[in-house]
Parts: sequence; structure tokens; C-alpha cells
Amino acid sequence: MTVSQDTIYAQASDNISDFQFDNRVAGVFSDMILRSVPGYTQIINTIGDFADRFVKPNTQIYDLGCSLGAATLSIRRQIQGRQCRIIAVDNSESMVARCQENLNAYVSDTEVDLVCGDIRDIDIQNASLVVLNFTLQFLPPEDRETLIAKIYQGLNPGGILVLSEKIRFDDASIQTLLEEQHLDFKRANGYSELEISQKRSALENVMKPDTLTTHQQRLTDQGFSHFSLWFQCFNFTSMVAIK
Ligand SMILES: Nc1ncnc2c1ncn2[C@@H]1O[C@H](C[S@+](CC[C@H]([NH3+])C(=O)[O-])CC(=O)[O-])[C@@H](O)[C@H]1O
Ligand SMILES: O=C(O)C(=O)Cc1ccccc1
Repeated sequence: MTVSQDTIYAQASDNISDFQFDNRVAGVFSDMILRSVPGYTQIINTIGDFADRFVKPNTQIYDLGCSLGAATLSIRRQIQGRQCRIIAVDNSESMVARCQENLNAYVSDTEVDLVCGDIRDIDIQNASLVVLNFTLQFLPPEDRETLIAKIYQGLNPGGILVLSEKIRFDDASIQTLLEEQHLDFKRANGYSELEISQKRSALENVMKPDTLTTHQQRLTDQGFSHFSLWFQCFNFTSMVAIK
């Protein structure tokens, strides 16, 4: 895969439109996410390790908001021979087209159903693993509980949800500290102040982080028996919930 550099917000614009997962973003997404999300590679690798531990033969795995398929590929490497099916879903046509190419680049005996559609519309059944890797934060807040309820219903007992999210903090000092640390991470990865501020404006209306408490409460309200944060770097986290 050729990785193109993300320069989407490099030029000054007096009219920043809402962030969209369009063809331009899909074309630079690998670079964008690696330079923007601390711990992304570790999270992707660990999702594969969770798959090895939790995925039972003849069950289904869901990668909701799969983008270019990084989590699906990490999972697929770990579950050869288990007669499972991975359902990878994204509503961006450009992401799905590129994801299909990435899937085709490797051989595997695990079937992958790649669906271009809205994760709010898909059926979840017989699941041993569901992945929401930085996707829930893009759903309107009022739709999040219904999706978590659907995931809980579709998971088999002992099945696991991996939920990775940018979070916000009620404590203003912590919010400022960890947000600044994240911005330093982006600066260290070569993003200019202009790129950082223009992308922040683009994301303002479309990405609404919850607090860790809100996530935990929502998961336990739906019935999950076990919950933990397993990764945090600044305001970027990954959680697990087991049915
Ligand atoms: N309602 C929706 N239905 C379907 N897809 C959606 C929806 N809303 C957003 N998306 C899709 O969710 C993905 C979010 S990126 C996930 C990274 C990936 N998980 C990864 O492990 O690399 C996270 C980020 O960019 O920070 C995009 O591809 C959207 O098109
Ligand atoms: O870049 C940011 O500031 C983020 O919060 C992460 C991100 C990464 C990729 C697409 C959208 C948001």
C-alpha cells in the first residue's frame, strides 16, 4: 500500500466545511490516523490479540466503521481456521473501495463481508467480537445507546466489545492538559498550527467525545458484566466490555 501524506488542512481556507470521510480523506487516511491518534498501532495489534483470545469457531466478528480495514486485517491474521466470518462496515464509499483492495492483498481462509452502509442499519448476530475503533464518536450522541444495545443483544455470552474513543474530561484542568499533550503529539508528527486549528474546526460539529464515565455507564446500563479501560494515551482510549 502506498501511503500518501495528509496535507488536507495545510492551505489556509476562510470557509472550513464539516469533516467528511470523502475520497480525499480516504486517500491519506493511513498517514492521517497514524500522525493524529497516539497508540493507534498498538491498539490495532491488541485488537488482533483480543481476537485470538475471544473469537470462537463458527461465530461472527463485526468491525464497525472499518475505514481501510486495519482492525479487520489484524483480526483476520489471528483467527485462521476457525470458520468465522468478519462483517466489516463503513458508510464511506471511498473507504470501502480502498478497504477492498487492502483485503485483496492478503490471502486468508476467513470470509470477509465488506458492507458499504450505516452501522445503525446492520443486524448483529452470533458475535464473539465487535470492534468500534474510533467510530462511536462520529455517531450523533442520541444514537449511541441504541447501537450499544444492539451490539449487546448480538454478542454471545462471553463475547467482547472493543470500544476505542477520544474522550473528554469534566475536570477542566485535566481536559486542558491532555488536549494540549495531544496537540504536542500532532506537532511532533509534523502538523502545523494552521493544519491543527483548521482540522479542529472541521471536526467540531461532527465528532463529539463522551467522558469515560458516560461510556462505562452506557455499557453497564445495557447489561455488560465486565468493563475496563485497557489503553489510554492523553485523551485517546480503548475500552473492553464483556457480556
Ligand atoms: N454511521 C456510520 N456508519 C458506518 N460508518 C461510519 C458511520 N459514521 C462514521 N463511519 C465511518 O467510521 C470511520 C471512522 S475512523 C475509524 C478507524 C478504523 N476503525 C480503523 O481502525 O482504522 C476514525 C477516525 O477517523 O478517527 C470512518 O471511516 C467513517 O466513514
Ligand atoms: O486529528 C484529531 O484531532 C483527532 O481527533 C483524530 C482524528 C483522526 C482521523 C480523523 C478524524 C479525527
